[in-house]
Amino acid sequence: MTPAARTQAAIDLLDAIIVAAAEGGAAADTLITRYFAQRRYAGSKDRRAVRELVYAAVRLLGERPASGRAAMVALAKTDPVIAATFDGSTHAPTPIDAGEPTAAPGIAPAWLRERLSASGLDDAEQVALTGRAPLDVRVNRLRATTNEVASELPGAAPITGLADALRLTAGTDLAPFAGRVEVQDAGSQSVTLAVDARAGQTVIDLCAGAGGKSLALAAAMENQGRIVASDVDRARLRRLEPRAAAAGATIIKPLLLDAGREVDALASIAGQADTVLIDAPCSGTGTWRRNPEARWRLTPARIDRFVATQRHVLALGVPLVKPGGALVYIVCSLLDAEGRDQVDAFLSAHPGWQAEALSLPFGRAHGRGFRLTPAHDDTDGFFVARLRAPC
Ligand SMILES: C[S@@+](CC[C@H](N)C(=O)[O-])C[C@H]1O[C@@H](n2cnc3c(N)ncnc32)[C@H](O)[C@@H]1O
Repeated sequence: MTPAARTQAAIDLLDAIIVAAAEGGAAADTLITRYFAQRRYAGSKDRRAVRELVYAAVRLLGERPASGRAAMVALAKTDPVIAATFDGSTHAPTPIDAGEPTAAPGIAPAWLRERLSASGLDDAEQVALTGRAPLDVRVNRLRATTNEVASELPGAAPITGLADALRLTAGTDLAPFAGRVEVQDAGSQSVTLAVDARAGQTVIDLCAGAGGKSLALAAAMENQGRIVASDVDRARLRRLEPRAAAAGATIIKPLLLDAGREVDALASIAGQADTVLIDAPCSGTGTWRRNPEARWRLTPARIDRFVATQRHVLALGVPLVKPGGALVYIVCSLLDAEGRDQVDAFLSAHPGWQAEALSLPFGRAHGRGFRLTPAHDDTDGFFVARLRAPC
């Protein structure tokens, strides 16, 4: 592909990403994979270059743009090399007209920026939300030591405070390390420490998804005890099983829940958990570095739905905790409605429960929990709280 054809391909892909973001369709990564599956002529360098163009445009624009072309014209205004590819040659975009519509660069839609500000994030904090994320891994101590893995990976750097974590060079091939390392942001590893999981305990990972945190808990528990990993999403939960097998994490028991009837499936483990982890579904405002297109999908109504679901899963967690046990609430959002305020509402509604002070390798106190941000911690953004049940 010529550089100009790559620009046109990025425009076509951005058109598809814009429609998907507006209509709740597939993620940008999925659309890019599908696009190239139908264009075998594109080599790996073409794919990488087009992907970089697409993500550079997505990162640049806070509001969902009107079209892929308006998005790429905005990017071209920041880079004369890209601007020169609008040359009207075969497979190229037509030349840029001085008066044509151009998307406006920004961090996020104005209404969302207001909510971020109201949640205590200043401009520098907001700018950092759309930066580039490092590649962090967690070494699975059931299979390897951090030193062993580091010795096989030139450029691997330890992460202060996280004994099992390494920060790697972007693009490091991790295929030879299956089962020994898991890609997991240092922030995600850090908030999982709030569970304080110990060998022999019963931990319920209520919103386990594909098990990123369940696997970390199994390693922390030295594969002794019991982890119930539940979720309402069959496809995600199914991905956990091969990962657990590769990791040697035999104490994880997947439990598929029926949305709306979760209580039935959870009844048999009521009152048994030393700790219930609720890594709740959220708007993901803390993960824009990895998923910048998420800004184009959010609406106030969507955030309201997340807040309602978070309240629902918190209520599901309460009867599972044994007297004196704990509930750990995590969201990868920095909006107070999903974090600080959610925990305040929980504590008001549940007399006898108390928030415990946390001391984690990353983050700082926020409300009755702890907050990690890209600007302060160079991790994804998270809110975490540890809530102690009455005895
Ligand atoms: C943030 S993700 C979990 C990520 C996962 N813990 C990890 O570390 O990889 C939130 C999960 O909550 C699940 N979920 C949504 N509603 C739920 C419900 N009512 N009960 C249990 N899980 C639910 C979603 O399917 C999703 O997998």
